[in-house]
Amino acid sequence: MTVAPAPNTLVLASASPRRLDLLRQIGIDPASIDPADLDETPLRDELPARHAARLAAEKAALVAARHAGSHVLAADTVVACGRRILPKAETEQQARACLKLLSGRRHRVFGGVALVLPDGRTLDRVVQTAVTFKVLSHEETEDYIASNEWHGKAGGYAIQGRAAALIRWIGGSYSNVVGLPLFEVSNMLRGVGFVPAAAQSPTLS
Ligand SMILES: Cc1cn([C@H]2C[C@H](O)[C@@H](COP(=O)(O)OP(=O)(O)OP(=O)(O)O)O2)c(=O)[nH]c1=O
Repeated sequence: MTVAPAPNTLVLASASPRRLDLLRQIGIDPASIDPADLDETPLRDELPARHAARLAAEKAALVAARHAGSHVLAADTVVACGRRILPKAETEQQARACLKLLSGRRHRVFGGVALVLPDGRTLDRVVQTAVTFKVLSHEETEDYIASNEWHGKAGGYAIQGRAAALIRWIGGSYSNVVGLPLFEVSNMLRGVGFVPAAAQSPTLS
């Protein structure tokens, strides 16, 4: 016998501990976490916003197929300099190249969000944040590289960490840069009547 999921069951389709922390920050604790493993290589000529939207939708669809009847939330964070999509830095070389590109310039962070509803429909959003780095000296760049916090981060930096000391200005959602645009996610969930478990009225017996 299969047990039907509660109507307010939320599955977070993410391996990112930051996304979980961000959701919890607004009082939403997912019932389960089920990361989506997929190829995140941009398509040829794919624009950054489109890339973020596509990956969020693909992650959500993949995981929703394993959780019929639940809300499934997925996101993707893309750092872009103009039309150029920066990689998730895996090596010092990549991180250094990203910082060189970001130094003294304004770039954009696109946060794609996809929410699959229990009836199978999908809602999506792309949230954009502008970020300006100061001009980085050689020493600042190398200190940051030595910190290792760039590892696995889109664009090779983490605004929630030491990179905060290198960022002169930000326009738009801060949480979007960290990994999940909380205002927009909260509105999406509220709009479809999702009530966080803790906020539900106790059932009368
Ligand atoms: C720009 C920036 C990115 N990041 C992170 C957020 C994301 O985890 C990561 C971008 O990679 P994503 O592919 O968006 O996410 P992920 O692979 O970490 O997790 P999953 O796909 O399972 O949800 O970069 C920061 O933590 N801080 C920042 O300032």
